Amino acid sequence: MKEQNLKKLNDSRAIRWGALAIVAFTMMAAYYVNDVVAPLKTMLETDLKWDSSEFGLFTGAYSFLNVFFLMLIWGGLILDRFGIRFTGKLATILMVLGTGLEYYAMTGMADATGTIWGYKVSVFVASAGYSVFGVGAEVAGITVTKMIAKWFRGKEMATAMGVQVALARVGSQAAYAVAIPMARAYEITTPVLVGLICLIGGLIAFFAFSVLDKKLDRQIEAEVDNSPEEKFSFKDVAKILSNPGFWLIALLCVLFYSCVFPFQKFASELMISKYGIDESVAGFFAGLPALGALFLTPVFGGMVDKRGKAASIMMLGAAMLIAVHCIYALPFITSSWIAIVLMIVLGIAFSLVPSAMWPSVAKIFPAHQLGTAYALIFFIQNIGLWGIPTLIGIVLDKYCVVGKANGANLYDYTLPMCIFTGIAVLSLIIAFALKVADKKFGYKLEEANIK
Ligand SMILES: N[C@@H](Cc1c[nH]cn1)C(=O)NCC(=O)O
Repeated sequence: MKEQNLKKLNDSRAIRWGALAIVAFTMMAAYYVNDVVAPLKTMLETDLKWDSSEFGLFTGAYSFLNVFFLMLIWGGLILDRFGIRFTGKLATILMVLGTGLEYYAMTGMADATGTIWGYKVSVFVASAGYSVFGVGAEVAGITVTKMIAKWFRGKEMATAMGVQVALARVGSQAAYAVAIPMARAYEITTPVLVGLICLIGGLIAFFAFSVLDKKLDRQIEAEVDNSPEEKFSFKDVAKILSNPGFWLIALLCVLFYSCVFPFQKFASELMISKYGIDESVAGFFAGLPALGALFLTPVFGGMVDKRGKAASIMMLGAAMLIAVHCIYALPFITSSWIAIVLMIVLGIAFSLVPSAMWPSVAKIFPAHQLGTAYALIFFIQNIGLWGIPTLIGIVLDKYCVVGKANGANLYDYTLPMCIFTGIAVLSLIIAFALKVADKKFGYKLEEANIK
């Protein structure tokens, strides 16, 4: 009895938010590294001779091991079996090793002449490194969600999750904004080197967090990671897979995110080639959705909490995506202002859908199935994050080359943007089906969380 009255580490507001700041730094570094190569697409073509298919292969490699070797599923199991500290350190080490390999391939192997399975050695090894990084980044993502649940349960849990995602978006926006200017000022690989250094900082930060977490475990004695809540279990997998709500959310997640993250990877080049935006700021505009989401996700999250309408909001976000991609596809609209406004609208959609989607998962599934449900949804999402950039890269090389300038191909982005529009249409259909299912199965997605 006396033990329970003792103040625990996470009872101190300063310490629990300090702990969050430490792991959020690690995730910020992860999001930076995830996005930092994308704005360099044209430079990769001129300096390292990577064509669009190779860029697509590299971009999709983030998800390759997660999809084909089920790494997200194993990551979920390891997280439940060995806990936050072990899994977080392992995930961060994988991110550092993967990024180190990627950096080495882009610098040390840039001039290598051989091929592996038909791909340039530098492309293949950099993709392998990015794939290892992707395993670490995705597993770190689910680990941090679980960390927040442990440290903030019964406290400001939703706010903490929102703040962590917002800080991660700072990493993304920084990557888009600095990549080209930094690569021009130093070397093409300098932005990756900076990411590697930040990740090493993130690894040290996670070790520091582990000291706090161990202390908290000693205080609460019962190991939170062993509680039946949040456990990954194969029995739950069957139950989740038989829930129509799971398939609708997972499909919406893969379709929606396939129109945002892979699109952003090609967006810097689109801004430069179609809209004539200066190279030094094209990355900044391509990263605008991340910047918008930084401010808007907590605002929309609050709205969903107070007013509900999550299913309708997901439909609205999907409809906005269709409009954005459709206008980008129109060959006769080439105004840079329109391109920038569309990026801002995309940022609003990018804030609307996640702020309605992630709390909806918590409404559809009971607490003890949540960890498993999130891991499965991320697994399905990764299929799109692998397949769509790979497809767009091949389409660009095969059907969209319209000329050459300064050693790089010039592309007509009409067809890729039509593909993104088609995926966005599918996402609206699924969002509508989710709204229908909500009425039929009583998920209460349209109801407010705070009554
Ligand atoms: N599973 C992640 C995928 C991702 C892509 N870039 C960074 N992470 C995810 O969906 N995260 C949620 C988000 O909105 O960032």
